Amino acid sequence: MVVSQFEKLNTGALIPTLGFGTWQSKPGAVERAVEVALRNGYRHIDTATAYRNEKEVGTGIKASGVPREEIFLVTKLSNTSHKSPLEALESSLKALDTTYLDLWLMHWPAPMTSDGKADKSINWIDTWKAMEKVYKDHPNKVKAIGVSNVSVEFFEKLLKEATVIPAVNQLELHPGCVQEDLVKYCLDKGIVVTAYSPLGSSDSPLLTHPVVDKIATKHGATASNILISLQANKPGVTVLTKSVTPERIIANA
Ligand SMILES: NC(=O)C1=CN([C@@H]2O[C@H](COP(=O)(O)OP(=O)(O)OC[C@H]3O[C@@H](n4cnc5c(N)ncnc54)[C@H](OP(=O)(O)O)[C@@H]3O)[C@@H](O)[C@H]2O)C=CC1
Ligand SMILES: O=C[C@H](O)[C@@H](O)[C@@H](O)[C@H](O)C(=O)O
Repeated sequence: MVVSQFEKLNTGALIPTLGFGTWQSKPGAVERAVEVALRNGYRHIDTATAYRNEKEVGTGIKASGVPREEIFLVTKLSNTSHKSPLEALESSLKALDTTYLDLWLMHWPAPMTSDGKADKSINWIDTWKAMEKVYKDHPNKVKAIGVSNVSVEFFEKLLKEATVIPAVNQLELHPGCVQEDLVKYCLDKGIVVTAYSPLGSSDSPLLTHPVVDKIATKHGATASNILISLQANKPGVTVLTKSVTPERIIANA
């Protein structure tokens, strides 16, 4: 079964609504997780340089046997690479063992130094301009560019200077973090939203919330399906679910 529900990006490309997350999925486990996800219908894979697992995600993609062109692959520019985006992109492509990304995101509008401090010597809007240049110069390497963790206030600044409107804003969305104004703002501008941490992130705290449990019982569904569907069924929104446990990966889809 291929899970086939999509949103259309401002580039015209389709992004599968259901995405598979890999934050905190360790080398040794993430290969199998990505393979299981792809073998069970997921066609959208999300990683990041900061997750330190791009190589293993690439291995999982190969192991699945699913052709690269059937997969929507996303990775992210790390906070410590704002000064050298092209170099960072090349490094991600090499690690993932692919010639192109379907979507390349700025992970946070927050340049940092390698010792974890804010890097005041560069403005994230200039990083965006550098990503725009990479996208325009290398259309064969990057099919779309976007952002993550960008607020309305930050968008107002970005859109005054951008020549490419971000295709996606990836942000935290679940019943404990609804961000309705930001979602509406993005959708009004034609920017697709990708919801992250739909179960409340690490250790999935929302799965045991009594209201979620009540809704799940009423509909004869699981709590995870309720929480993932809550995001997936919003127009203009896609959702990332993460697990390294095969049964959960399959059930979540
Ligand atoms: N752009 C950004 O800044 C961010 C992006 N993201 C992306 O979004 C993805 C999803 O968000 P994430 O924060 O990982 O959190 P999620 O809300 O997806 O929750 C993941 C947790 O839920 C557990 N889990 C998953 N499915 C089930 C299930 N059916 N039953 C019980 N437990 C379950 C997982 O355990 P286990 O794996 O052990 O099965 C893990 O502990 C990330 O992996 C990443 O790709 C996330 C955070 C920030
Ligand atoms: O994508 C995942 C998240 O952005 C994660 O990388 C951050 O939340 C990080 O743990 C932090 O402390 O800033």
